[in-house]
Amino acid sequence: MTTVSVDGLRVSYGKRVVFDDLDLELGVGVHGLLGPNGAGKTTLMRVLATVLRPDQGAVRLLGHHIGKPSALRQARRQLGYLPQAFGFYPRFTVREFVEYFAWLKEMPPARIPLAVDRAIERVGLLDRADDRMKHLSGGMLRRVGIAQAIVNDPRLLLLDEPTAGLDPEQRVQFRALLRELGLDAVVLVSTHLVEDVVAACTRVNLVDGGRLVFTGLPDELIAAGGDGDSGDSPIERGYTAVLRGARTAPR
Ligand SMILES: Nc1ncnc2c1ncn2[C@@H]1O[C@H](COP(=O)(O)OP(=O)(O)OP(=O)(O)O)[C@@H](O)[C@H]1O
Repeated sequence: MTTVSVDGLRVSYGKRVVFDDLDLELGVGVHGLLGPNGAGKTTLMRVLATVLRPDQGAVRLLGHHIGKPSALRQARRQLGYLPQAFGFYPRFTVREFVEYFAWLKEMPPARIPLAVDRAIERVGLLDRADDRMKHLSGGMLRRVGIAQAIVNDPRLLLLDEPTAGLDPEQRVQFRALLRELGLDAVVLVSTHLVEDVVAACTRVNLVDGGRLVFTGLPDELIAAGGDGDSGDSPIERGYTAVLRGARTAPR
């Protein structure tokens, strides 16, 4: 079932048009979002997270047309978003920070304490729950960011480069968490690590120059590559081949 659909999306920053007529459909599962620097991944995430208003196009999230204020509020309650960079009050503890987001997402107050501890546990930081944010390492901060995104058991989870800064052990654990979350939610994960896609994604989308140039199974992206394509792994070669094809094809 399609739970996120984007139709005729146009987004620009001043004169810079990032997307012009983009269509995208996502169902339950983990969807990788790949693309070179500047391709528009963060821009797309921000539109789906309802923090950036598109110039044109219909965005439907979990059955809600987000053009209407009441639908927007409904959608936001069921949304989790890890931005590429997020600010925080340095004196907040990990628990206070995640709790704060639970309140912002209008969770029922009685559910909050348990949900906060469970989210912190899922990112492996329960032993640091009472530490202040300013005392955490970069990778730990990223994990707290993931915890705030999942605290409300979102039906739509948007993670912008969640594995950036995670050590290999944490990355492996995080991929397992992603697979678990993708069983009953729509999860969109932008990453530059194509191994993340192979290990954790049910589908993959590749954007380039504001266009969706590939959507399919990770195996299909792998199959697009050949020995002559550059890359250190089969999926990197597929990635390179698709980009090359998209850039040489007439628009
Ligand atoms: N606030 C902004 N004002 C003007 N231009 C912007 C702004 N944010 C992004 N852009 C431009 O929009 C385009 C898409 O940027 P975006 O951050 O969405 O790309 P990305 O795929 O996430 O890149 P990266 O992989 O480097 O994170 C780029 O050309 C970028 O320079």
